[in-house]
Amino acid sequence: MTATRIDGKAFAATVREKVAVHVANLKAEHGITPGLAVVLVGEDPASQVYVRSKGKQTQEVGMKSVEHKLDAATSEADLLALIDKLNRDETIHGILVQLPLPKHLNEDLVINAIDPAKDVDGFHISNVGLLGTGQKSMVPCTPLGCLMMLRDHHGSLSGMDAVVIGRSNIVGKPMAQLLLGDSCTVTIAHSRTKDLPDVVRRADIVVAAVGRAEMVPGSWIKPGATVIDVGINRVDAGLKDDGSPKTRLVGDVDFASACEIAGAITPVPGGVGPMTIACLLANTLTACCRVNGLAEPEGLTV
Ligand SMILES: NC(=O)C1=CN([C@@H]2O[C@H](COP(=O)(O)OP(=O)(O)OC[C@H]3O[C@@H](n4cnc5c(N)ncnc54)[C@H](OP(=O)(O)O)[C@@H]3O)[C@@H](O)[C@H]2O)C=CC1
Ligand SMILES: Nc1nc(=O)c2c([nH]1)NC[C@@H]1CN(c3ccc(C(=O)N[C@@H](CCC(=O)O)C(=O)O)cc3)C=[N+]21
Repeated sequence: MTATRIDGKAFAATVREKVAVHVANLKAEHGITPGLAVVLVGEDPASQVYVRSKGKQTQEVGMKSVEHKLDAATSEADLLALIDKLNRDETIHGILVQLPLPKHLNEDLVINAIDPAKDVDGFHISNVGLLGTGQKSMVPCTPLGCLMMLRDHHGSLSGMDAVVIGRSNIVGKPMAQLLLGDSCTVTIAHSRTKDLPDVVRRADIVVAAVGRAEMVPGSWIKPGATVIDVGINRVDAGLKDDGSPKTRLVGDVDFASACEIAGAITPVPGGVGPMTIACLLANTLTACCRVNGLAEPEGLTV
């Protein structure tokens, strides 16, 4: 059997089109332009991959895009002062601070300094608490994108067995909350999980968010299961014609062997990554509508 490919790139394009229509309406009817500020401290390579497409896509849907690139040695006080300024700026509806931050900065402190209404990553403790109690919140972009693809593929997820591999605050835990919210029976696996292959084999839905290249082979997958591969891993791919090293992106799942067993699977690249950015734009629009007391666009959040 060859698994259905869930095309995150194409899905993300439809999400961005919806966002663009709403942004145009906001401008025409209310004279409001949603604005997103991205703060990047230092030069983490994974964050740069993300920032590259983001600024361009923000402008393509008609929103204002602002980037603040700070030196790796920026003090906590200076970073907090910038966040305070963005919190007060009425032209900015979404604030994203790229993670990870350099070691000398306290991530929890910085994230919790963002106005929760502008926290388009959904990482502020008040948004985490709202999501965990089933209240309206800002939902983290990567898990939101994964949920949209799962709902699109399956319709209802009610009663399905879901395994999330990874328990980070930015992917694994919020993903598990969303699946629970959709009435899946959820297992969260991590580096101390015993018999991970057996745990994964029980799942109708597998979400892999580990950060280990091609760790999950097809032999772990229950036949017909849906596999969502969050991992973004850059691996060696030989040499270019000029002799310089070549790299390519792979997920946490061994795509070739998983394709033989799974019912459906997201590729890397072209799966979860593009959906994450599309959901960031959707969250910025949602935040802008909420702060202005306007109706929220349908189908762009949970
Ligand atoms: N496509 C996208 O939009 C995004 C992709 N990513 C990618 O997703 C991946 C995960 O990111 P993130 O959640 O931030 O990563 P973290 O490093 O924060 O978390 C990794 C998780 O994987 C678990 N883990 C590590 N080794 C194993 C193992 N051998 N078996 C089982 N579990 C293991 C860890 O367990 P423990 O807690 O016990 O240490 C941890 O919970 C990365 O590749 C990242 O680049 C991230 C964000 C967005
Ligand atoms: N505050 C914060 N929020 C985040 O959401 C966040 C973050 N920090 N730090 C870094 C990680 C990583 N991340 C990615 C998003 C999209 C792609 C993406 O679009 N990937 C393309 C490939 C891009 C390429 O080809 O290089 C794809 O998978 O098709 C990748 C990685 C968000 N993150």
